[in-house]
Amino acid sequence: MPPYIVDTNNGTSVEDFQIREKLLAKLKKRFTTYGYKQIRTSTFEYYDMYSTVKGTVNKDDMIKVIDSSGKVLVLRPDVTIPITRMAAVSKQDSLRLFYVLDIFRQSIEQADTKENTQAGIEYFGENTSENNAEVLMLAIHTLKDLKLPNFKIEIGHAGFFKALIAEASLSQTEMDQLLALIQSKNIAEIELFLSELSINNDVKRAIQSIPMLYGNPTDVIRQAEEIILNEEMQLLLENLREVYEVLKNYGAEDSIVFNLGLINHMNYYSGIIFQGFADSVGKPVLMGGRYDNLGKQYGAAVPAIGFAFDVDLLLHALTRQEAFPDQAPSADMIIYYEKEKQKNALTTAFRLRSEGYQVLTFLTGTTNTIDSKSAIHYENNQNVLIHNNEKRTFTNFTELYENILQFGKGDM
Ligand SMILES: N[C@@H](Cc1c[nH]c[nH+]1)C(=O)O
Repeated sequence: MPPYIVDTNNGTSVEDFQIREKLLAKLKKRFTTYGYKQIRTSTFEYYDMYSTVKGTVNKDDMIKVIDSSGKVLVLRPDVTIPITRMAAVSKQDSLRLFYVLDIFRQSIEQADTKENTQAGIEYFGENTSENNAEVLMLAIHTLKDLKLPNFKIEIGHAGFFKALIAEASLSQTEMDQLLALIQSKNIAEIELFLSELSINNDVKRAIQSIPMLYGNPTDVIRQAEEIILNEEMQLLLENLREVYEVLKNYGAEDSIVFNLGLINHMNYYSGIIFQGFADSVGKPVLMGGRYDNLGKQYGAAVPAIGFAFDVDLLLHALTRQEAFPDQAPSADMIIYYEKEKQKNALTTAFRLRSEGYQVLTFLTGTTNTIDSKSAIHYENNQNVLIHNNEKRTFTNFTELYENILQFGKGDM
């Protein structure tokens, strides 16, 4: 029998879902503290939105669907693009938006991964070092919340490399080849590749040193100054230095490294770009950058910067490192009751649930494997509340609730 559900995601068990929800709650809470508001975009989008603009998702990677009128749609392959279109159409600036949405892409390298959840933010605002640093700080703050040991944000610049390459006047194919070599930091191959091109030696030397421009920001800036070939490169390096200065004022310098060989797969980026890495995951758990020109393709210049976490990778990192904290018991309270006390027990359950407690009820004697922080027993001759091995008897709901609140001052 053919499979009817294409389940490309691992981690679809009930337990995994609970961990995932907790992770998402943390991310959302942090995004909110920086002034972001949640939105969603449509799952189905017109193929034209992607096929007619430059610098979007690779056409072959999109998953296409035909609607009943024969129009070609795609399943949302990216969130930044539709949100930018919305911002461009509404001509709003200073917008801070966040999302938790699935994106659908299929590449040859990862044919069996089609569906991925992203938790991301987009900030429509001017290209200033303060704005850029604030967004980077949000990424760092969120990673700190998750207590992922040894995480790092690598910061680069989409324009720095372009400004350098512009000196070499390469064909598109040569450019793509070179980008791939730089991305894999394949120094010997880069040398070989460049030796076959007729370009000036200073340019060659500069391109060759790009993969080495990695590490402590101050050192990288110093080394990068030595290969500057034009004003544009000088200016962009200065921008990066300024962002670093603001990040230092946040006290975040330990979480960042500079990587001027950094290349992000989306080519709408126009300025600072970055990726987040955690121990034990080979791929970046977050990617982002500034994309000031994307809005123009939808009718309005809306400078913007943003990033997205790959939620599935984050979960993988958290479970691999057992870094996911507070795996709480499955319920706050369990009420066990004798049949004669069913009415008391069930009304108590109703009132406690109305107060927001997570409550389960069982007839006394029922086998139960679920943990809880406290237990309430409605026995024939008495009612007992048990919390951390401490017992309190009670006669009515008011008394019970007072005891719960007292215990609650401790840890409930
Ligand atoms: N949409 C980008 C991430 C991003 C959000 N904002 C800017 N960049 C991606 O899928 O990699």
